[in-house]
Amino acid sequence: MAEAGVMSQRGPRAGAGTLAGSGKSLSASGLRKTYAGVVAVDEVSMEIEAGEFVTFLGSSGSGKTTTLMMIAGFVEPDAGVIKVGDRDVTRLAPQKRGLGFVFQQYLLFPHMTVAENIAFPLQLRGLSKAEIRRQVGQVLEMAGLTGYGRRRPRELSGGQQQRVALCRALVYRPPVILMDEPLGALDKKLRDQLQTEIKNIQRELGLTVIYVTHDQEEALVLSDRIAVMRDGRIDQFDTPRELFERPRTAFVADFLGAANFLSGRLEEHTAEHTLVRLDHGGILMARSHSYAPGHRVQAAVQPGRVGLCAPADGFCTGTVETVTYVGTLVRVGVRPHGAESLVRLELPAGRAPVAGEQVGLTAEAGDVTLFAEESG
Ligand SMILES: Nc1ncnc2c1ncn2[C@@H]1O[C@H](COP(=O)(O)OP(=O)(O)OP(=O)(O)O)[C@@H](O)[C@H]1O
Repeated sequence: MAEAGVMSQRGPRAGAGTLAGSGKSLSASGLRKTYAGVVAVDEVSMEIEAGEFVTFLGSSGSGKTTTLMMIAGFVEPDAGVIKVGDRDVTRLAPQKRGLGFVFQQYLLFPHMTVAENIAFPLQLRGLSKAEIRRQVGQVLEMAGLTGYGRRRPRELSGGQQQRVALCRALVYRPPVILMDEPLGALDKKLRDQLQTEIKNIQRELGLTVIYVTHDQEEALVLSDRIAVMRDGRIDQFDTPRELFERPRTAFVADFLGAANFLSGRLEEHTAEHTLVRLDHGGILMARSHSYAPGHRVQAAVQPGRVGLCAPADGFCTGTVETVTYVGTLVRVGVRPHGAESLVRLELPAGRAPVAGEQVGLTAEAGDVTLFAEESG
């Protein structure tokens, strides 16, 4: 049976109403963990609302998994407090926190059928056989797996196994579900499809989800808010839009959208914006900032926010060096005259210039964020 769109093509899900709104808030304050004197997580604090989808995003070793494992109860923090709703769970064993988990490895029991795997957490809780059958049927239907209950995990595709793992986490209605790179082992097409399905289930049931990934695109698709982590700390915890439009550090600007950074010196402030004299020539208008005139700055602007214009009309003039078609988009690299590195643009394919062309570059002041040169 083809997996594509199994859940999205369906009508309202049976029994979704009985599970709806099961999410609870979660808070962490001052979380810290060191391993043999090396700080893995430091000063991590956050308030997550009931029904929110929050992602920890960061590169390898930034402390995402350690933070999630402290919330789960598998790693003991050196300091800090974790609350689920109003309840302090910091010193509780994992199984007493009532949280659900979905990890990259499916961790299904190979000798049990799909239905038995999903029933397992309910059996631990002592539900009657009839009630277990009913609830297992309900989540199987929700995950588009009706008819698969008697199979064993090895008779399923990777995507189906990951759905079973999701069912097993959902079935006992945990107030918060923790997911650590659950789609990391799947190919891109399946990952995209399951992202949509996870998001749909989360929204429909009002679940609180904390999700770990190093893939910024996945984080942007799924999350209400993203905590961008670096060196064990949260650089910024905000909505995807705020992270894009108001990155607080150069690291966030770069991590989210591979920003262009142009160095220069702050020239002057006006009431609404700030003028920057770029090192390679030209004046760029940025949103207003408090740095003093003369201050060295890096101006960050996302590739999708740089436009083309006639050579003399932009904040600088340059030569088109690279033009790469990516579906309906074209990625263009322009080398400003006198500059060492390229400015990257993303344009609709119909507006592609040709290599060698002389162009001007434009950007709205509101899309240009300044950082003091030493930051990031
Ligand atoms: N059990 C452990 N013993 C010693 N050091 C550890 C242990 N677990 C994690 N660390 C260290 O703590 C830091 C944070 O690791 P963590 O696994 O939380 O990062 P991460 O952001 O989840 O990375 P990845 O994406 O690679 O999983 C790393 O420097 C790591 O080497």
